[in-house]
Amino acid sequence: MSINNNEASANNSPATGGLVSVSWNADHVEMLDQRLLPEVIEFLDLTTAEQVWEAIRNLTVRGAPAIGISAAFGVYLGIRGSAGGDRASLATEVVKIADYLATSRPTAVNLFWALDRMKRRAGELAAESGEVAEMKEALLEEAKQIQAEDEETCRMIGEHALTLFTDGMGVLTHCNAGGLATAKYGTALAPMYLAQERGMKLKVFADETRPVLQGARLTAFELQQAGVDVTLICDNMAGMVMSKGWVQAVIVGTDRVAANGDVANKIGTYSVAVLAKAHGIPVYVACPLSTIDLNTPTGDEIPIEERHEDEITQGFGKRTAPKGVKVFNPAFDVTPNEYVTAIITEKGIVRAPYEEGLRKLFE
Ligand SMILES: CSC[C@@H](O)[C@@H](O)C(=O)COP(=O)(O)O
Repeated sequence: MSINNNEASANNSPATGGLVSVSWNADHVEMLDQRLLPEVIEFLDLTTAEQVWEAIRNLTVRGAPAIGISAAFGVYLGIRGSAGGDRASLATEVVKIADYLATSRPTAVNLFWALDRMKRRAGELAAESGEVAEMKEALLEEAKQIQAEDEETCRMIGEHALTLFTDGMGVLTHCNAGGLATAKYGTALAPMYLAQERGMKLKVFADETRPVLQGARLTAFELQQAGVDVTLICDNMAGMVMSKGWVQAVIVGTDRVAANGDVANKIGTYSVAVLAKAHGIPVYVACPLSTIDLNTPTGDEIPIEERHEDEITQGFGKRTAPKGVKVFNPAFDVTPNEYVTAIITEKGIVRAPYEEGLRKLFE
């Protein structure tokens, strides 16, 4: 992988300070290395499916929609060099690469959604006549389309979410569900950017989000870049900030919503939701339809990724726990639906009973 600082990855949105996490640049994927933020802004050039797999696994790119977009480009990188054969054998190759990329991380359903979409498109294209090279190009277009749609989807989520907020409100968020985690705008942070564009003031509290600090390194960074009023707090300060009356709403993203409205999101979201309920504060979950998994009945069936103990014992290089201590490091937790006030999608706002409301979104 090589490093560059390509200005092609800038856009005009205040969201993320103009940085785009993942984009197609001429003949390769250009990916912002989120592990280095906020200190260093570096882009990696990815040219193989294996590099995309590794980038998803090691959190170079993270956040459910951004993972899906990356994987879609990864499929194209995996098949573009395949020589000979016909359209049907290329479609078989797509399935093989997609199944491989699906092993990179288990929880965010957007990964599987995007890979299924690439497989489906390959199946359609295989049924058509024409050059294999044209089919490859059409698969690249599909990946670009997934990215373009995500931008519009996030903007719509922001529009719906903004109807729940009023000027001067205090809003707490956990992890990073911002522009860096999506094509643009983010999900939970989208209303903050739209509010900013319209001169409406929100006071955002960003949990730092142990152990990988997505809240401190990414959310605080991108909101600050955009000029949004953001205050960083440690995760264990959320209750205190709520008890002071400074928070009128919690809004978070999610990696997977089960059919009954249970929500998997970054570890610590469940604690925030319980605290919010104790203080009578609504908890909003913002996500695209691609994060809703009607095939997973409840949160109990959502696979929860467990990550390496080093993230806790020596995160960012410094040892902060004794060698050999037992460690439990789940990357996500499940917030039961009774703690979720509403789920905000591009198609509108869904409230309990979720089973019915979520199903209707897909009709
Ligand atoms: C719009 S992103 C929603 C979620 O993916 C986000 O809140 C989250 O938990 C990300 O976890 P991460 O481990 O950083 O990929």
